[in-house]
Amino acid sequence: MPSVQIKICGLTTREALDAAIAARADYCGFVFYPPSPRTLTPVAARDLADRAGARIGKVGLFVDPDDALLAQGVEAGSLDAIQLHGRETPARAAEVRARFGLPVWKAIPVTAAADIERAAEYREAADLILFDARTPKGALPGGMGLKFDWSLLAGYDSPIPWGLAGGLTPHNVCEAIRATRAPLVDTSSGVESAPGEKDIGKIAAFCAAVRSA
Ligand SMILES: O=C(O)c1ccccc1NCC(=O)[C@H](O)[C@H](O)COP(=O)(O)O
Repeated sequence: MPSVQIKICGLTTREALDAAIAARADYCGFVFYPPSPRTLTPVAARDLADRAGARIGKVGLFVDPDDALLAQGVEAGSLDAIQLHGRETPARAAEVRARFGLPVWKAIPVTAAADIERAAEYREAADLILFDARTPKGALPGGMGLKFDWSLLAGYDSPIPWGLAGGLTPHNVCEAIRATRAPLVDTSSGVESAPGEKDIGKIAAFCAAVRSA
């Protein structure tokens, strides 16, 4: 089985970025969503992106963004991919991909099997589907540490690359990979000591756990 790719989302400090790179994570996530405790200013994003260089893929996370916010994030974060984590339609995802010339990752909130089937609507519009737990109304649409029923993805045959997110931690990520055969795993609050505060030891432990799976 090819190695599982790793994304550490919601990095806000140089220390956390260095830890993700040292642990050989494939991607880091920069959040451009002001209500989030992990949101970055353009200045902070540029600092992290300059430090990262090409040592890790840089994915910008947006929630129903307009083109101006996307342009600002793409430039400041030197992004390699755009993650859409809101209610963006397939048409909007395709438009973003065409306008910015970057791969688009579309997050799909999951509570039931029908949500997994809905991902096929994005097969022409997105480059990767990220299945994440659906969060309660009024809460952030991600980064809440919530899991969904991984058995919904057992035997899943995706038309395009995909990944698993939602409540993954150093302790449960092996079980999640075994249950879903996910080719990519994404974590944020599972490697934090408090909302928005990444824990360097947990980042290393998460990456080690994925490699042992
Ligand atoms: O991290 C945030 O604050 C956030 C805000 C709005 C939309 C998405 C957000 N995060 C998404 C992620 O970090 C991950 O892709 C995913 O949801 C996993 O989060 P977690 O359950 O905390 O591991």
